[in-house]
Amino acid sequence: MNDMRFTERTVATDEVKIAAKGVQVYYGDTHAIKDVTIDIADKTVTAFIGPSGCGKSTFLRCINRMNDTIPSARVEGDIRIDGEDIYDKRVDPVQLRAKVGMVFQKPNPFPKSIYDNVSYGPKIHGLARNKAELDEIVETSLRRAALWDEVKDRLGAPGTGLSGGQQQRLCIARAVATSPEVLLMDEPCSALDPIATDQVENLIHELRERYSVVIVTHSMSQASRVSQRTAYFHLGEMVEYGDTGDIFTNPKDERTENYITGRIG
Ligand SMILES: Nc1ncnc2c1ncn2[C@@H]1O[C@H](COP(=O)(O)OP(=O)(O)OP(=O)(O)O)[C@@H](O)[C@H]1O
Repeated sequence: MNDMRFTERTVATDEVKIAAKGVQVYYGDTHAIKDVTIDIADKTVTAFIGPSGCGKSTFLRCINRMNDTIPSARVEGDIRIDGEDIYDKRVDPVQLRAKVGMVFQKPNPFPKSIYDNVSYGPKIHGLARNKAELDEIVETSLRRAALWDEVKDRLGAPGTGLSGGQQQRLCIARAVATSPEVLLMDEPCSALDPIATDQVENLIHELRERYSVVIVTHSMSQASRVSQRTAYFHLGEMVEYGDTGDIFTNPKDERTENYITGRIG
């Protein structure tokens, strides 16, 4: 673990963006998330780590109600973003997902042009009054995703024709185009080569200035590089949560220690 470069130990802000209390998730009879309570800070990168199948992705998907799309999934408990109950009946999940963007493991651009990939969300959410405003959102989003310079001369080309790393940054541009406040990333670098991974990790650093970023990662070195706070999940429970440097150098729970020292995984 010598290569770990810890990011700043303190969080940038203590302002709570996402407050989850007593969250349980069931897939039929499988109890996948067991009574998880966590406050996630604004303008901070929070990493979810833990062995395969411990529930990291399931819990991440609770934050933008993506589990609603899985018929066997049942979510209980309370999750609030800026104090608002996101499971309230009046909340439209489509609107919620514009506010809480998501980037997946495998880059999944639409089979459309680069421009259309980014403009689709703002269009359906009515965020631009005219073409000039839409152009501006597309440019700003591509700039925020550190992709603008590479694609500005071929915005009409298919998004699927970009390299894997560029496609992932396009997906990040698509996620930021709807002016989200939270970005959820589910192993966003696992399909990328080391250079593209480095670019996306650098980007995550920048994204933190504007958003609350929550990232699921299998890579402990990645968690230590990109996050300020880390939550360790084990068999559906959130066992330990704190500043990333503390979790990696001074874990309090034996299960966390066993995982980070490679005894379980
Ligand atoms: N769609 C689903 N239907 C039924 N069970 C599921 C579904 N998705 C996940 N599970 C189960 O819920 C538990 C948690 O899975 P989840 O994918 O959240 O874990 P994870 O920690 O993200 O795993 P990994 O690191 O392998 O991606 C596992 O037991 C898994 O089999």
